[in-house]
Amino acid sequence: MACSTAVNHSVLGLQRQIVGKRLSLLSLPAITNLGGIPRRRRSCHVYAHLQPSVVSDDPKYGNKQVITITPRLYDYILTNVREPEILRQLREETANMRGSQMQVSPEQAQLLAMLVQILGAERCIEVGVYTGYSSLAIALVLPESGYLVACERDSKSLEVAKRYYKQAGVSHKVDVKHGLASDALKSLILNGESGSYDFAFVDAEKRMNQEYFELLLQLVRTRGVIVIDNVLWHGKVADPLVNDARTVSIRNFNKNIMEDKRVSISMVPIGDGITICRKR
Ligand SMILES: C[S@@+](CC[C@H](N)C(=O)[O-])C[C@H]1O[C@@H](n2cnc3c(N)ncnc32)[C@H](O)[C@@H]1O
Repeated sequence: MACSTAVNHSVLGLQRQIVGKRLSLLSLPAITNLGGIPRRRRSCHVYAHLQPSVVSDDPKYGNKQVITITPRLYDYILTNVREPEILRQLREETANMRGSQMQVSPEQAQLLAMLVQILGAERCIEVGVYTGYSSLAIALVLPESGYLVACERDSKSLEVAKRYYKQAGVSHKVDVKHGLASDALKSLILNGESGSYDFAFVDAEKRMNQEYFELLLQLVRTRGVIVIDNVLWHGKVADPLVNDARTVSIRNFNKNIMEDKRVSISMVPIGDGITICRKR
């Protein structure tokens, strides 16, 4: 991270994200060069000499140049994210909480909000709210008539989320479902709401992704969109030597989605990787 660069964001909070889960994937080649420096001791000056580099210039890929997002470049990207003040406050408050690395990054939240707006979405679902950063980003761009079902099992993080919905003046648009997300989705289906949602974002228990996806595919209308987070899982999905349950499950999910003719797909290397699925 270029420490001296002026950024619109809390440098402290973002540095935590930058050396943490969210950026680690995209700067993986850089991180592997760090020669065993413990994660907590890696600071921006460690990365300062690193330049965005071509990670794939093999002729078999048509000599395409795919850059690595170094901390300096990521810092630049963040200066170009229009993060609403209320989201900045929520991010900074969450930075001191347990699990803060789970929060989507500002540029991811901006992309989610953009998708919602492009779709003209009115009815949305989020699976995995935590303290509400991504759900608030969505709720902020929904029209007054818009509606977001927000599923989360942890009451403590929901308290923070609800406080921010209120502060942002969007509480009336958010229907919080406290409990297991799959139960909430099943009851929406039982309630006759299949095919009535425009947009869904999945960011909860990764081993449940296939189940969430199947339920959401029922709930989302034709040409509706489902976005799944963490599909690159810090790069572990591409490493055949990593075979823990979560990695294997995400890898299998990615394979299934790739072959699933019910949706068109686009895997996007932003944050920890998302896949955007459009129901056919
Ligand atoms: C990665 S975090 C979500 C981050 C959130 N999207 C944000 O940007 O702040 C995952 C959340 O999913 C919740 N979760 C995990 N399994 C769940 C389940 N089965 N049902 C409901 N929530 C669940 C966790 O409690 C956690 O808060």
